[in-house]
Amino acid sequence: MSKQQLIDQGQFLHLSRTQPELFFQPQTFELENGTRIFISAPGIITFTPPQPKGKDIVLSCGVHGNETAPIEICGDLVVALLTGKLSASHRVLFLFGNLPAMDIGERFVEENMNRLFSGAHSKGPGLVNDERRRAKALEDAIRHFYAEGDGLGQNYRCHYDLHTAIRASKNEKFAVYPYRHGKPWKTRQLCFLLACGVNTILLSNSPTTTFSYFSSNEFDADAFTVELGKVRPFGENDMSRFQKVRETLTALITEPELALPEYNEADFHIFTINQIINRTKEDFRLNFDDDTPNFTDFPVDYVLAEEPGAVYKVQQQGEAIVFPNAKVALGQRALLTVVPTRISAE
Ligand SMILES: O=C(O)CCC(=O)N[C@@H](CCC(=O)O)C(=O)O
Ligand SMILES: [Zn+2]
Repeated sequence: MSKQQLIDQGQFLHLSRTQPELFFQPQTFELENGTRIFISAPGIITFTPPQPKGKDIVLSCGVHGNETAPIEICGDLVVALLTGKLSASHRVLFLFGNLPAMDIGERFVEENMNRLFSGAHSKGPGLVNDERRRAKALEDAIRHFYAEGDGLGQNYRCHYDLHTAIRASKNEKFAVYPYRHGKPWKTRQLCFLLACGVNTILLSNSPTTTFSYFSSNEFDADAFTVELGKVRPFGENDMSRFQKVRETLTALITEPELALPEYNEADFHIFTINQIINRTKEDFRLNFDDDTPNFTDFPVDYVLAEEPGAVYKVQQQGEAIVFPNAKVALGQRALLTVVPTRISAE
């Protein structure tokens, strides 16, 4: 593969998956439109326009290997940028998270990568598997990207970590807003998400080891975990359901300034997390059907989950379930519950 072939066809994701050795050595080159490309590893590529307009944008996908729609969306954007069909106005870093898990069509190979950020990759047994090493490499890529942006006088950072959910969802597209340690929730960010077709927001109430919390907490980036629909195999996504997010991400990258409508509370469903229920025993059981969609609510005192020594019940009226998964590793989150809330506009 020559650089010219990569530029002509733009198949960075395909090559990263099929011939990763091509990118084991970092490489830089320039496109005809003056955009500088930096590839630091398979699945990690930065676009720097000749005169970046101020935003340092990180788009990540495939942190869970079977969440294919975001991978296809980001793959297409990279093709368009490499082939010159689109020109970036801002610096953009694309991260295709878990390439081996994509190949086997699974959420992960050995360990859930989205529990390994903010240094968790190196805790306990340390960097003992590919997911741990990759989580560290993704962190390093972001650290380097934002530090370089600082040197160029860039003044704004964001990171959208794109996912799809295991279950169907009453609210198809939703985003987790990482814990902000008391800083205000930004309504302009909610307007951006709405333009992507995301009208449901979960406000986190504690630090986590997710990718979006890492960028938010360590780099003050506007960062979100964005759930764009339900997990489907490659090629089986109805891409018409992603039109708004494709258009809005394209505009974010290519337009110097993004025009967004005013914040209107009535456009959103906003929830705050009420309970984080971890699986602590082998014998952990959820007390509702496997096809119960996210955001289904249950009556007060309804038993949501049980394990030896613990019963987890609904505590508040309107409390609903999100991300239930009885098969997570011991000690990890098996269920979130959320309750409706309001935020005041800035
Ligand atoms: O549908 C599910 O059960 C999981 C979908 C998913 O991968 N969600 C993320 C959310 C991360 C966050 O809370 O910010 C995850 O569980 O890693
Ligand atoms: Zn995911």
